[in-house]
Amino acid sequence: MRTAHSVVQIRAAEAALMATVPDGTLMDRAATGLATACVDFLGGAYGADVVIVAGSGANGGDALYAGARLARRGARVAAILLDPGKAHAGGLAALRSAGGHVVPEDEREDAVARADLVLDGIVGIGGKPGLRPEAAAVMELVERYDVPVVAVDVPSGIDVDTGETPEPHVRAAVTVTFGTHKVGLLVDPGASAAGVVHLVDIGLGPYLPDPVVESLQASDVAALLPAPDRTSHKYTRGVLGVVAGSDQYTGAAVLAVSGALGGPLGMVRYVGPDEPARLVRARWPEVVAGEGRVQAWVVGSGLGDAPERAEDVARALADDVPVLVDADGLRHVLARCEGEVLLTPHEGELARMLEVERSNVTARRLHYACEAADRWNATVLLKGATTVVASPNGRVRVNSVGTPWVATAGSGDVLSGICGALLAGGLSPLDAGSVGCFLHETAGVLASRGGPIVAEDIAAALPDAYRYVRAAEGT
Ligand SMILES: NC(=O)C1=CN([C@@H]2O[C@H](COP(=O)(O)OP(=O)(O)OC[C@H]3O[C@@H](n4cnc5c(N)ncnc54)[C@H](O)[C@@H]3O)[C@@H](O)[C@H]2O)[C@@H](O)CC1
Ligand SMILES: [K+]
Repeated sequence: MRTAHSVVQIRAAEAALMATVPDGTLMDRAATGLATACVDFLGGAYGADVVIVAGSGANGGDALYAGARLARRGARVAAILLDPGKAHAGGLAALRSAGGHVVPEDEREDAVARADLVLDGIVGIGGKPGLRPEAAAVMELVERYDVPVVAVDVPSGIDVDTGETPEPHVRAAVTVTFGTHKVGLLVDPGASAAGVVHLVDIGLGPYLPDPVVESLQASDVAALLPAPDRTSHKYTRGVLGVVAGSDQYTGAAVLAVSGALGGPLGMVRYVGPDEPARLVRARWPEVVAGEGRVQAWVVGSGLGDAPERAEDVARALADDVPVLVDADGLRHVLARCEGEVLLTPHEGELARMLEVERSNVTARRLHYACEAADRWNATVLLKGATTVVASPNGRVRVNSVGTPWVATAGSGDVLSGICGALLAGGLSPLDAGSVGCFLHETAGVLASRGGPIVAEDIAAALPDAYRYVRAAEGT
């Protein structure tokens, strides 16, 4: 499990740990891990040109100490000090004694233009979102000369606790973060600004409380996946009712069912108009058409906007089993939910539900997913490159696995099916949403292998995704 903590939690854990170790130990651990990650990124330090952009706090100190290590390994290291009078004294002395130097103000552009790597030590967890004009000017040079950035702890300028990026911020190829992940490294748009995140253990683990955000890894997913045993039969493995599709949108029915059949359940019942029912049965003779007892419902994909379909949603929600509501169904979820409910909007749908601009949801994904979970008393899975799954009790999971190729028509219908299958298999909405999303994205990666795919390919690869995560169990 990858876990992320808030700045307040991290500060408290650092204080507790620092009381047990000699002064400077944590910074030493941080700088050692940071320097190692830079050497890996560069493929060796010798002869490399490294520019450090250092602010006045300990984040700049980490960067300067790491710079000293790189200089001792043969890199040419130059530091741009944003506030020379307040630069971290110990870090600066270490850099100088290792042969590094400070870049005069009128030589900044030349230094950046030559650099193989820029270390962003502008601000860390002590920073306010945004960059001050001087830092922004240096980072504009870095972008102009297209120099890769390794961010120290966080890409400077992101909102560390939310992943929001309302102001200018650093865009990193790699972020080397210390002690634990920060929320803003897992939630977009901050996650995209962080690039590949590398965690350096500085010994905080025993002092950290429950995380604010979690991100399942393959072995976590494997541990949560339902699997049949020798006594299982189709009813004990779970029956999912799928209410999707219409005469206008027949494909949604076929795709939602295909996603469900790719999951670990016993049987699918399809409930809907004749034409999509005929297509579903023609494709999968094993699907039973018509009402009957189920362990969970998926309702919503491709229902269309006929007012009578509101009753389909209401009927599913009134049943005494977990319900997933997707797509067109979401407009009929008006009151606070009771029981186990998973809502799976994309940004546009969530914006409509909350009556805000879509761009607001894009900018504040964690905030609005949590707000909706609270307002509807339901688990809310907000789709996107990093999917956020927020439960009404405050637990949040983020999925970072995947490929942009899964952003294809009908992909969401398949997702609703696999998440529904997991609900029918007995998982909670939080587990079903986060495990389903992981399987869906993994299936996309396996099917795509770097090239275009259609939604059916994702569904067809779900059993392989299941096998892939089971193989990771215990690793
Ligand atoms: N506290 C600890 O035990 C450890 C801290 N470490 C490092 O220390 C960092 C936190 O250090 P600090 O608390 O000194 O704070 P930071 O270095 O994150 O930033 C605070 C400084 O930046 C200035 N500042 C704030 N917002 C700014 C902005 N938008 N633009 C420009 N300057 C801004 C402030 O005036 C302040 O001087 C962590 O991110 C991590 O890199 C690590 O060395 C590991 C151990
Ligand atoms: K930084």
